[in-house]
Amino acid sequence: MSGSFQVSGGWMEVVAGSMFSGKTEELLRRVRRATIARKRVQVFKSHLDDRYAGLWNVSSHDRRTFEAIPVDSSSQILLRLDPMAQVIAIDEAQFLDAGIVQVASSLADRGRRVILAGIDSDFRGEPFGPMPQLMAVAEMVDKLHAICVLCGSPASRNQRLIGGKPAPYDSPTIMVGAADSYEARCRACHIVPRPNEGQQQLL
Ligand SMILES: Nc1ncnc2c1ncn2[C@@H]1O[C@H](COP(=O)(O)OP(=O)(O)O)[C@@H](O)[C@H]1O
Ligand SMILES: Cc1cn([C@H]2C[C@H](O)[C@@H](COP(=O)(O)O)O2)c(=O)[nH]c1=O
Ligand SMILES: [Zn+2]
Repeated sequence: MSGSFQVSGGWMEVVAGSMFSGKTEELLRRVRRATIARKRVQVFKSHLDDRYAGLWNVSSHDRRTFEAIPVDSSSQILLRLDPMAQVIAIDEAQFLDAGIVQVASSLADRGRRVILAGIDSDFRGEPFGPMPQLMAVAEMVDKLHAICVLCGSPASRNQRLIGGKPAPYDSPTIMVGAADSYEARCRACHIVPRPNEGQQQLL
């Protein structure tokens, strides 16, 4: 999946895409390969992600897990950093604050390989948190796709469903969940909530 480029020192890799597109699986694949290469690896994740295997593990939707340190801010990564770590992996990066861009960049500047995974757009189809900035400054960006549950095309969008209906525009941006409240859809099948949609109907 990743390119064969070689850089001296450190660099940043971003694995982006919709939910269920395989981002966590890819992050864990890269972590496993770094471990086989006898690199010292440290995995972090947003503390908001407490699905599947609890707070101290990263877990894919298929329940593949790896021990991870939950952080509630990007500065906590530096506080919890293993000074000997050569590879730093961060899952659910969309949940982190804007400081993650500087934190990841400084880790790469100091010779570390930094791998970040996160959804690049929210349920509205709009850019999510620090993901655009992370993708801009990374040496390598992989955009993964799930399968649209409606038509089988490659899915780049996330449909949030509440009570089986598309969530309104003013639904909170952050709502942790999985297949209970989200499904992968392609651009054509994604129902984009519009601002004030409900009010317009009342007028
Ligand atoms: N609509 C879907 N399209 C593709 N994979 C899906 C879909 N729904 C569930 N999956 C499962 O989710 C897995 C990806 O899980 P994961 O790596 O945790 O995704 P992500 O981190 O991108 O949300 C796939 O390997 C597949 O088994
Ligand atoms: C679209 C969207 C998603 N979320 C949440 C839902 C999940 O907890 C994560 C994404 O997890 P995954 O590893 O990519 O499956 O983000 C959200 O809070 N807001 C949204 O708009
Ligand atoms: Zn579709």
